[in-house]
Amino acid sequence: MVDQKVRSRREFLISVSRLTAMGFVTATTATAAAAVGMSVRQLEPSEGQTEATAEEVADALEDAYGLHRGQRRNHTKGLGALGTFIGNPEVKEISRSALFSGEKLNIVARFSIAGGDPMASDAEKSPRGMALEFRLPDGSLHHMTMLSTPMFFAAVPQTFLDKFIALAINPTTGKPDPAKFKQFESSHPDNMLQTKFLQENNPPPSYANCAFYSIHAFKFINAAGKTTIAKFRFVPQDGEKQLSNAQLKSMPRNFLEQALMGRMRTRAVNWDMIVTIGEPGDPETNPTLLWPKNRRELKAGTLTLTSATPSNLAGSYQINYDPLIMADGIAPTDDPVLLFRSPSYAVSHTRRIRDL
Ligand code: HEM
Repeated sequence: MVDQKVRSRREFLISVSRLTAMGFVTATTATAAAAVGMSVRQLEPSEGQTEATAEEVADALEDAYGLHRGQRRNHTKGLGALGTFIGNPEVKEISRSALFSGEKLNIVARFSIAGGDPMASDAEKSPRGMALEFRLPDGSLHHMTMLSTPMFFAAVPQTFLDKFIALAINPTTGKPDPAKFKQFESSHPDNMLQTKFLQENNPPPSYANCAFYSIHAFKFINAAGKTTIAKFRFVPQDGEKQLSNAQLKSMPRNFLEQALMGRMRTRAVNWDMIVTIGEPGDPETNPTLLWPKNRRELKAGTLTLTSATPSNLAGSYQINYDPLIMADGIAPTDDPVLLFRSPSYAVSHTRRIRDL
């Protein structure tokens, strides 16, 4: 793990300096860095980190949100949905995955709000999640577990752990200590870009009006064994919408679940899957950094969801949406955050399935 962290840190610095040298430090990264009063170089992971473990992360989430037995330790509030996906065979150019055979595949989905509070308000200015389990004809599974922000708040797992340690509930006040969270923010600049995005982009009125991003880059591998680095996102055909601050104040606590279930009563809800192809020098292992906007994109398929079910009834309750469950044709990069998600979800899944 240590070697991997050192390698990804070095890769990050190389990526940034290459991008700078090539003259496109990057509208996205540079503008956002300037907006938070930092240089692109400062948006690297913090110094002096120790190694986070999956158990520590689960414990920290429990300390921040309380222990909710039998429930997910993160993205606790959510609902399940069922539907299908039809991939675009043109994507075979970059991936031999059966996702892009053109056949209709069954999907078990789960929508959620980030954080470990099962009673969270749907008006919270936090990320929304969409997790998809693709069921392939040969019995294999493929997972995509995405957020409504194009970037993450942690370049390394330690930032994730430190955030939830900083949000631990103080037993005397019953609330997190604001000074601790301020200290976390100032010592972890990798968290800045997502924070800024969330300040500037209010939550949607419905999951059906929300785009979801892979955030991580993945290796797409074609039949000839050629690897292409790509990211993907799901864009709602109903259009992306955001609530105003005034609307957020008056929305009922559980409007997201009601809006999706209500919308599906009239007709199915569709998202276009879009794949973005990376170019040499685009950051591959740091999920807090965006790529320049002018990258080639492919329409990779259509997701159609036809029914939504409250969390406690959904088939998705049992599923561990570990993003490293991938069928042949798409594989992980060395992104340390992507690789850490797998053990972290396993610990959370094991605790809830054992009713801990
Ligand atoms: C160090 C990084 C991360 C850690 C430690 C972490 C941890 C967790 C944990 C413990 C869960 C609950 C799993 C379960 O009980 O089944 C979870 C759920 C989830 N995470 Fe992460 N996460 C990380 C990064 C990310 C990123 C980068 C994304 C998006 C690209 C993401 C999206 C989600 C979503 C959508 C869910 C809900 C899945 C479901 O509905 O079951 N997470 N995360």
